[in-house]
Amino acid sequence: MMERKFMAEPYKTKMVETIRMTTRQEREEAIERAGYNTFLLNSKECYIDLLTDSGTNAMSDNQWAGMMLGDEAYAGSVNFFELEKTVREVYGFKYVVPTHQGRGAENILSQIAIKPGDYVPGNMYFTTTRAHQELNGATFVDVIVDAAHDSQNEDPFKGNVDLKKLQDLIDRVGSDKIPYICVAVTVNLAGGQPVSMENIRAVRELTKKHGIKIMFDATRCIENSYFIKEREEAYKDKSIEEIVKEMFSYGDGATMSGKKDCLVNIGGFLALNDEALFQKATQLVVLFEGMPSYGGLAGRDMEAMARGIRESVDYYYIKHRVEQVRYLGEKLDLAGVPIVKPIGGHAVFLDAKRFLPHIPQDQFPAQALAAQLYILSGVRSMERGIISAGRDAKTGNHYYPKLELVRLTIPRRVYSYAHMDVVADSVIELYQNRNQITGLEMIYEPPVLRFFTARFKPLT
Ligand SMILES: Cc1ncc(COP(=O)(O)O)c(C=O)c1O
Ligand SMILES: N[C@@H](Cc1ccc(O)cc1)C(=O)O
Repeated sequence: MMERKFMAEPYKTKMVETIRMTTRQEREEAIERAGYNTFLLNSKECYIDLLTDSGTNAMSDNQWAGMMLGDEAYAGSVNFFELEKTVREVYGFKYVVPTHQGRGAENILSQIAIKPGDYVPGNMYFTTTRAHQELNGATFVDVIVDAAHDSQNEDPFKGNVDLKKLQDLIDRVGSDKIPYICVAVTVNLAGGQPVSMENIRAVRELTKKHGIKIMFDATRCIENSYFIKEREEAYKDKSIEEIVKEMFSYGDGATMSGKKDCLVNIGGFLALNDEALFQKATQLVVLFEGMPSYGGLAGRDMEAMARGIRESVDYYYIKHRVEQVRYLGEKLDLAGVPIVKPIGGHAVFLDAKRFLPHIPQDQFPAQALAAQLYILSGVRSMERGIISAGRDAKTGNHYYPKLELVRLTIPRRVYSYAHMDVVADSVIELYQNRNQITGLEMIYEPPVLRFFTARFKPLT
């Protein structure tokens, strides 16, 4: 087949969902009603919905066919065994506890592995992951490489763990206070940046010496594997499946939000290798999710997830996915719009600090930018900056993250290159008129995970 810079879709359309068009006036009213928070818009008010790549995947005909084979027995569903077999074969973990989504697995892992006073290092925080760690009495410690906090640093593996930071933490608090390190592949909040195999191997060597476990956040592991194939010489001839397997062979377990790289709309799981930990997890799953053989999911959902996992390791699927994201990113970059580089696996991130240098961080530049993009074009994006970072529980002050970003997240197998053109043209137009954008004031702030429901009004 002809090689192209940006691969055309390796699928064709069999069913469509009509998108509703809106007027500027409707959008102005909608965003005001939503308190200038894109999370609070109704989906029917959005033209191109790039809020998230979570649960927004288009399933295949093969997955939908699997849905008809749902075994909805309360216990021992055949679809659970299929999921368990798939996770063992594709990812290589021994034990699988299904959960309703990723945070269900984070909840269980945090409860079984963390004691109050512990420290959990991670390659940058993720909102729900850190919230569960803190809820169980741990302190999260960011051990990602410094490059990750610099939107213009073009290091190919900005998700890597900084081994010195990890060693310093071990020296400072002692390894008995570190139950595990959470290694996210890829790193969502750094811009969808990957971790190299070399780095994962080095983290394994270091943690092994100190008896510290590695728990992956496997959410976007297929995207990570693609980047390893593309950027790490020794892996260029390996298959995606071989790379995923090797990556996870260095770990002790993983939490998975199936809503991303497992190509489903709902679902997740906790995977473990240690039998005793697995036993503890099954004791908790019955309390929070359901029987260990369904964990909050219908049989049909487990079947769709098992099939999605197998589809996701297809080279052409993931090549197209990453190239579609890159197509949008390169268009913006060529027009001079400040974005996080290199372009990540699931999204293009606008650098709001550089887009709107006239708005101070405590007037929420990324939130303001997301609201204005919506008003201009109906494109829904998400703030990933000071509001997402929340407050320091001890001092009550805002965290001031170095990265103040707007995320344009691309759902899998949903939008076309023409949609990407619309998004790029809208962002470029906004960039040309950026001086007219003003900051926001927060008028309602919930105590946890505030970005989901906080409300704002424009500063004039
Ligand atoms: C990196 C990462 N980890 C964990 C989660 C939590 O998963 P879920 O939304 O399925 O609860 C998400 C998304 O929310 C994520 O992006
Ligand atoms: N994990 C999903 C959904 C989500 C969004 C924001 C969050 O802070 C938490 C969850 C995402 O990254 O899009």
